[in-house]
Amino acid sequence: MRRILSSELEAPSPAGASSAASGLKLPALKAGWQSLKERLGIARASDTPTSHVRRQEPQDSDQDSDDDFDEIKFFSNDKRGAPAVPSGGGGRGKSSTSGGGDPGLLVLRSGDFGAILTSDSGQTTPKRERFASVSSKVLQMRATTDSTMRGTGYGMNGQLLSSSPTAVDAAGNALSPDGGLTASQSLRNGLSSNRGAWGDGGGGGPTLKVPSDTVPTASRRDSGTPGTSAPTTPSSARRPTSDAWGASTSHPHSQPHSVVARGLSSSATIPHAREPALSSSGQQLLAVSPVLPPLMRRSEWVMEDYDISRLMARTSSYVLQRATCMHSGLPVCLKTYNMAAFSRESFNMLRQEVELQARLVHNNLLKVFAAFVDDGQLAIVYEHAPRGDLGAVMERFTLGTAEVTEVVIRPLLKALAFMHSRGVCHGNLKGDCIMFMQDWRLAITGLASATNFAAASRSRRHRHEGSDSFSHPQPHHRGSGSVRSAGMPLPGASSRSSRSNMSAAAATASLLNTAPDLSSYGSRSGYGAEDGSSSHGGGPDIDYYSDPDFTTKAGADVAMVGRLMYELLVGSPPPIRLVGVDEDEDANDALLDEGDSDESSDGPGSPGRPRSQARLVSSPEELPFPSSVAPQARRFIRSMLAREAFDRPTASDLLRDPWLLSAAQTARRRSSEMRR
Ligand SMILES: Nc1ncnc2c1ncn2[C@@H]1O[C@H](COP(=O)(O)OP(=O)(O)OP(=O)(O)O)[C@@H](O)[C@H]1O
Repeated sequence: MRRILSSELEAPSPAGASSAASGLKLPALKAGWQSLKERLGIARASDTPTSHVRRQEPQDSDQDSDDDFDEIKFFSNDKRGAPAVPSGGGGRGKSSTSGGGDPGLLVLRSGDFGAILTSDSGQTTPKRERFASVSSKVLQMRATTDSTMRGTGYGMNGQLLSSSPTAVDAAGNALSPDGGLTASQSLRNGLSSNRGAWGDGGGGGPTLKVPSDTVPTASRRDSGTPGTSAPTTPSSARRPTSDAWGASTSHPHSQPHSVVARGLSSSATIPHAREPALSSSGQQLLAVSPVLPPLMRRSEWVMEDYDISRLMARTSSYVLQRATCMHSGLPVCLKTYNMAAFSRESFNMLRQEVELQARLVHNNLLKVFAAFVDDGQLAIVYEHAPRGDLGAVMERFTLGTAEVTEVVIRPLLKALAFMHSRGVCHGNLKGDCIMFMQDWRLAITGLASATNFAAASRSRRHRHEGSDSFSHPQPHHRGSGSVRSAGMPLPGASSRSSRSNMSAAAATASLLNTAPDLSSYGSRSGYGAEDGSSSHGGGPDIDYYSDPDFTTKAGADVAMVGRLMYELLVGSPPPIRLVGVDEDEDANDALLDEGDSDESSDGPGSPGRPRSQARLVSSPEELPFPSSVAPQARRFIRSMLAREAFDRPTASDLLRDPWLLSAAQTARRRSSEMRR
């Protein structure tokens, strides 16, 4: 894996030492971490910084300016790239009231710092906060195109939300102190119907909270003030702005929430799948999420719509950048590939991967908002995960059993149960595929190695019906763009060398015009989730487990969860070789053999020893655990690490495990006790 060039989290500061005792290595993140612990019911009263205390402080410090989603913030609180003083000068004072004498109006500009907090007296207090790269263009665009937005904010999906009257937004409108909404408010604003699109409704995350990085409640000037002129971006010149935000249902790619299917989207929501030809302007929408935030909806998708703020990773085939969607102001991750470097085969596989990830909609799966081609580049727009991946979190926090089960394992199992119910196996569940959102919602990604048995199942049904379209499963390709649809024929490949001799435009046109019609194995029959007929989370009523290949791969996913849980609680990987999981079994054996020859007498696979020194155990019953791991947790882990995939419980079984259920109940009870 390529390490991120710029970590998504801040570097530890010297002050971190004082927090070590509470398991926190980074005091700047303490607020967010404490919020999480409070939710889990494991925070001590003494180390829980309550939001009302913070709001009473007229000035903030570095510590409390960080990611506390109990506060209203306008945008990502990422300060790493932030200058000490906002560009243009002004610092805290810059984001101050203005706007024609309206004392409640705060005008923000790109690079501004500030967030509006309200003390109990109702006075607004600018906080030091960076407004990432939201440019004034975005803010102005909103002001111009939605004059009805007063009194509203934006929810997780860019949904317009009302607010409770304990804080004010930039225009002086009331917001709740924690950015959250009451149930009635969210219902009024359609949030509940939107949640219906989260597949099985799983996750159960705090969806009524509005994470700070997805709250672009940008300030607006009143219509008619100098700052309200229409945006002057090149793309805006091509698109009508008058109805860009308001009349979304009439938009070509907008869908009323009521028609958004649970789980996989309807193929009807992906009109591009039947539009293989490149548009005259060289753009094409390849995939769009059925839960695309309304503010992101538009008919043209171009690179110019993204304000790039940071390079996150660069490989020989793609560049990953953090960016801001200029339409919505929402932070995203943009992965761009050079189309000229694609073979037809790799392009088609990447396209399948993107289609799959866009259609698999679940609270614990990272959203692919859209994928499009523009100017010889294929761009995939991902939901941005501000807390980075599990590795980054582990580097900074010590996770106890409650955090491991509630923050990592349960959401992971929910995501897997959902995917498996749709016939999709992840295939590469590792720490760098496990991302965390601002509110600690887990979201898995990395479907490049996924296998889609739904497509195979459909092919088989066709074959039984007399179709000759079935072909045997193809070899499993790893790496980006290698999603395999089991039993689905791969399109013919063209050589990379011939591709590289073509111009980008010609290559793009060629690839798009010869791509398979993906709608033919889309959700209706292939994924089968849209009818909601399944007893499991609205998924298809297909017994994928009758396919031994599926059982093996789903079992491998479960084993990866077991391995991860062991590693999180014990500190080293379990010294056991897992059938169907360890890719390079010879290499793995060699590694473990090395450990076997270790003369140390610590006993087999002593916990805490590096894997290269661990002795291989032959059965999960022999796995060593430190005394800190409860017997029930050991049993739970061992069940996932059964040697044979067929002996492992399914993700759904594990979610019903009495120990996991009681752990959740305990967390909930403690959490509510603490909040009282
Ligand atoms: N949507 C995102 N939000 C925040 N960080 C991300 C996001 N996507 C990726 N990252 C970070 O960037 C790193 C590199 O991303 P990349 O997609 O190249 O990861 P990878 O897991 O190595 O890729 P691959 O899918 O090829 O295995 C990730 O490990 C993760 O920390």
